[in-house]
Amino acid sequence: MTGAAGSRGEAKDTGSGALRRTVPPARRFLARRKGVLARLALWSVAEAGQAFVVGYGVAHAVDQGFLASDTRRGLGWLAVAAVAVLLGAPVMRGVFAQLAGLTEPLRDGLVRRAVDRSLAGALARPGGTDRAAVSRLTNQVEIARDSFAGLVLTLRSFVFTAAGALLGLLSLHPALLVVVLPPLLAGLALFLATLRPMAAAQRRALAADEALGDHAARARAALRDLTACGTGPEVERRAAELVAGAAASARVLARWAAVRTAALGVAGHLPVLTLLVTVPWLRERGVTAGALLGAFTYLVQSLLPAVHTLMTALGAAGSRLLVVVDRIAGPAPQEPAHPSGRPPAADAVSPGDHGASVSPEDRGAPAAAGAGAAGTPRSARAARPGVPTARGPAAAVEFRAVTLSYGVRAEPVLDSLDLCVAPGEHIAVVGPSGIGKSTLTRLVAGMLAPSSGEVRVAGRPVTGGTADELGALRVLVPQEAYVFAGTVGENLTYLRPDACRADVDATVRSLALRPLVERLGGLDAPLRPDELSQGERQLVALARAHLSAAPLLLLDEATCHLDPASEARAEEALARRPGTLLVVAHRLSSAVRADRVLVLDGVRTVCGTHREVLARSPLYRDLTGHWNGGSHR
Ligand SMILES: Nc1ncnc2c1ncn2[C@@H]1O[C@H](COP(=O)(O)OP(=O)(O)OP(=O)(O)O)[C@@H](O)[C@H]1O
Repeated sequence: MTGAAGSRGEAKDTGSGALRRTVPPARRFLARRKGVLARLALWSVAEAGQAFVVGYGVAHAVDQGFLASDTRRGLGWLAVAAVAVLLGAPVMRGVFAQLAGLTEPLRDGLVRRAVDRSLAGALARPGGTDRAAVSRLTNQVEIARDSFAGLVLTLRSFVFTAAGALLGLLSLHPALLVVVLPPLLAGLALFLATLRPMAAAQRRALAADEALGDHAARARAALRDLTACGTGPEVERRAAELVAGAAASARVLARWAAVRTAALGVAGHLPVLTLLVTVPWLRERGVTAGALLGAFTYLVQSLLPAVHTLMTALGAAGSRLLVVVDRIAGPAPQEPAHPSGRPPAADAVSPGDHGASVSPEDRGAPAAAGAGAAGTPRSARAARPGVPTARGPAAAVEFRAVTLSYGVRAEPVLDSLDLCVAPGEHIAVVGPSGIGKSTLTRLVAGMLAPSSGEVRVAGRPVTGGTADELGALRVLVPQEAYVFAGTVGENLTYLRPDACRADVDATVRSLALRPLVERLGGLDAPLRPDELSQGERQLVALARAHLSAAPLLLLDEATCHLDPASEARAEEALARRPGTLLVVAHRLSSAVRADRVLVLDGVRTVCGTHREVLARSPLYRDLTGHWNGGSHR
């Protein structure tokens, strides 16, 4: 549900696509069970006969018995009607006995299908998890089975009971059909018109439910990281959005249910009213009192309950069945989307969301430098050779009056910050502990939304971007480097799985990783994370970022475990890489290497070259003194 367009597309798909996909296998399923269907039809004919006899008996009891002063005959006809009612129980028993022959094979087939799909998904996405599989296997299969049983019961009952009752009305007097049929058909037409939108609403409600479950599962799995990265509020906000989305789908569903209730009123109760109102007209046409009573009996005893159960069952169970069966047996569902378009915060803490391939056009960054209150860049290195650069003056990173508070009454960590980082620029962020450096990088990465103002990356607002969109724009390398149990090569190419060997070799060379790769047994050797030092893990994470296609790299103290020489080599390699580099500096040398230094100092933020900020920022002078024992280089 990514916005209105997505919803519309899905609704459309539900209306026709799901039906198109579901009908042929449903036909095949039923064609293989002709015996069960024939037995079910026989029991249903008995049900129709029963419906016919009840009204017929009442009408004749009145006309030929009580009104003709022949009480015995009247009682005889009533006894016939009573026997017909009593026979309803064994008839229903016979129907239920046949029903299992349809519902149980359906359940088995759906379970098989759900398991096959989950296994296929697991093979196609090793390491990925299909959290909706459990829901499909248990809850949704049971929903499908129950809905199917209800549907067969009521559809069949409606068709045969209505046939019996309408035949009965016709046999009593054709004028009765003239009175009863129009409201009945109008109500049924209104009801049929609600089927498609109701199915779409049902599908959206299911998707919202799955997205909420998926988010909860992801958040639970990432609790430690969420706490470490402080993205709990984002996760909460996302959960609130998903809950709101689920509530909105439920409200839409409820609205359609109201329309359906109106249809039930028209089809179910209007015929009784029209029959009452038209009694004089019917009498003029020779409809007897007994026939009128018989007609009421048909309406109240057979037709109205059948219409009622049909609408309830076909409405709820029918659309539910269509949606659930299509979900299990139709095309594989896409990753749950996000109603607001905001990325799941639980993903945001994982390094996995940073890397996505990006087209060369997107990687190309215009060379024009932006300007902002925090200063104009001194120099911006050339953008990637061969990549178009004349795409307008979009800054690589732009803060427009950005304020960020972690709580409603909390002091803002960043207050009306303006900043403009030019494409290709290398910028260092410095400041005392707790001043907001990580907060700033999380804002740029789109993992935090500003309390006010706007953050743009490559000219696009990052707040509300999807994980894929953000992954194509930037890579954030946090202090705690992630490596995983795959091969060394897989760890390096994680953010760009299609990287060719030459690119990987170039990255290995740039970051002087060859000795480490050889010690680990080469690119194809398995990497065991616990055998790497923290510094080595950081080197792997930095190489991964180097290889990625994203035009903006954000290093949040990502070199803190490296020795100064390795740090210098890594930073220089990343700075040489086409694109923009923003580094939360861990050492003075890191700041000196950058084109510009952003000194975060509460409200007195200063930005400029190393020499400029040395002259303008007492805090920076203090920091350099502290870092370098009084010398600033
Ligand atoms: N999730 C959060 N909820 C509430 N307050 C937070 C959260 N994350 C950070 N803060 C507060 O915001 C301020 C800035 O934190 P931030 O981590 O951005 O600082 P920093 O400059 O990166 O610090 P350090 O250099 O120690 O990593 C701190 O006062 C911190 O306590």
